[in-house]
Amino acid sequence: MSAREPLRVALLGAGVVGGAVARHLTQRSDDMAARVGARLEVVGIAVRRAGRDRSELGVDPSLFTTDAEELVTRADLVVEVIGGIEPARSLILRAMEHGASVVTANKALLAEDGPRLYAAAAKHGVDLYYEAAVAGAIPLLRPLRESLAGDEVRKVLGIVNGTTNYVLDKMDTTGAGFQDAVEQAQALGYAEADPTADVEGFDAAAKAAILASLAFHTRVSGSDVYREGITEVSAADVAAAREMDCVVKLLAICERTEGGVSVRVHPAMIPRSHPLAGVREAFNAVFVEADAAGQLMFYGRGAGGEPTASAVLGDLVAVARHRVGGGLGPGESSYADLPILAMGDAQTRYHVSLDVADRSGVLAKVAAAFAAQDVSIETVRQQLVPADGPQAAESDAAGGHGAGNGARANLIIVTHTASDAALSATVENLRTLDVVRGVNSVMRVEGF
Ligand SMILES: NC(=O)c1ccc[n+]([C@@H]2O[C@H](COP(=O)([O-])OP(=O)(O)OC[C@H]3O[C@@H](n4cnc5c(N)ncnc54)[C@H](O)[C@@H]3O)[C@@H](O)[C@H]2O)c1
Ligand SMILES: N[C@@H](CCO)C(=O)O
Ligand code: NA
Repeated sequence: MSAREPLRVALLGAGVVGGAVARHLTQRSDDMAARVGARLEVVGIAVRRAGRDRSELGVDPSLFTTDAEELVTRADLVVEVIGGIEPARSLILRAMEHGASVVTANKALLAEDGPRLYAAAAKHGVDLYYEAAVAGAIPLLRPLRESLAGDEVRKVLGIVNGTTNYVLDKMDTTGAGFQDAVEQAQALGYAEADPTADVEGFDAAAKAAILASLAFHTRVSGSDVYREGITEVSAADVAAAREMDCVVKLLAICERTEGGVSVRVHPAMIPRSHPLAGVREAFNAVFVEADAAGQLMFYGRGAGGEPTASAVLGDLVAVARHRVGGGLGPGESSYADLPILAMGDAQTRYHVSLDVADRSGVLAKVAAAFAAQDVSIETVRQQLVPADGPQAAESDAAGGHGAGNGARANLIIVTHTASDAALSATVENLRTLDVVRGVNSVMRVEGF
């Protein structure tokens, strides 16, 4: 054990993540002291409600306080695991003003106001670490901020939200309903306090913004990210993917192209043979492609109290070591200042399933709609639909028009890569064709 003065640690929040952090800090304090070179003394744990029984955490009950504002003024190191924008932001800024280094898991705040936090950290000469904010336990931000700082990152592609991966996995493998699967993810501690942030893609978009900022040395905020969640993914989409030997995953895709930086989050079909297709339950996986390094893959638990606590504690040890040995970790790097491209400029591929009349000339009209936008078709597959088949009923209900009640077919088209603008214009045109009774599903295709 070190003879150095203990470092005072304030913990803000004792929920899923904060509870696990508190337990580890208490139970493993000797190891932490040996690794840091000073004891980490928890001087307070800010909670919203006093008086609740928290005996399962095994910490001294007198440490709990509802006065977080006061607590952050008497700490060397502050761990913020409250979540949300306020009061987390004000507390972090106040902590820095009082000279504390900060560890946070708060991707929502970093994606909304990261530059302000970085500026405050630089002004007050303190650290700001947030490995837990993206992909939970997986060491990903430190590799981007430090290990790859000498390389040129071209692409970051992955599954960064555990809740939605859990839901899509259950829908694919057990046929579970959407709501049931969300509730299971909540019970397991993966989901955000409001799971809308997960299922609507806001959580993944915030993480994509953080990843793109670090990868491309450019400020990218959550609102710069094109975002679609999984609430519109239907059983028909999952089934269509299965027929293609694909699975549906919510992907975060950050790319550096000649024109700038493209950052998007949306569901996509990927082949079952792709390594991301094997990412099950709440696991996360991220590919990074860099000029000199080539392809790197990061895989592990992206959510849950214990895995997230691992990343928080790793950061806490790092910033504590800086206090003992001097120096600071990396600050913001946004010198490249690349333009952020619109979604229409993104290069992607589509899988389109159409309900069409089964008569001569249909294929030619459909193909012409693709050609009009200069979108090249890779494959076309036709399946006859029985006149009273369930899909017939579905697309009639969806307002299919003009093609009458004659013989019908499903036309499944997969395109080559084109701009997202050309692809969505093509789908809009298809909807107006008299030979098209309805559009069953449209989904982007990645990873071939
Ligand atoms: N759960 C995960 O898997 C996970 C993974 C990575 C990152 N995160 C992030 O970690 C943070 C915490 O997530 P969580 O899952 O532990 O959430 P949680 O809802 O379980 O815990 C948050 C706690 O903060 C408390 N709180 C709220 N306002 C407070 C205030 N003003 N003062 C004191 N306490 C207050 C709440 O009562 C709650 O107990 C969030 O930023 C989240 O995005 C969570
Ligand atoms: N709600 C998030 C927690 C991890 O950041 C998820 O499901 O991935
Ligand atoms: Na991480």
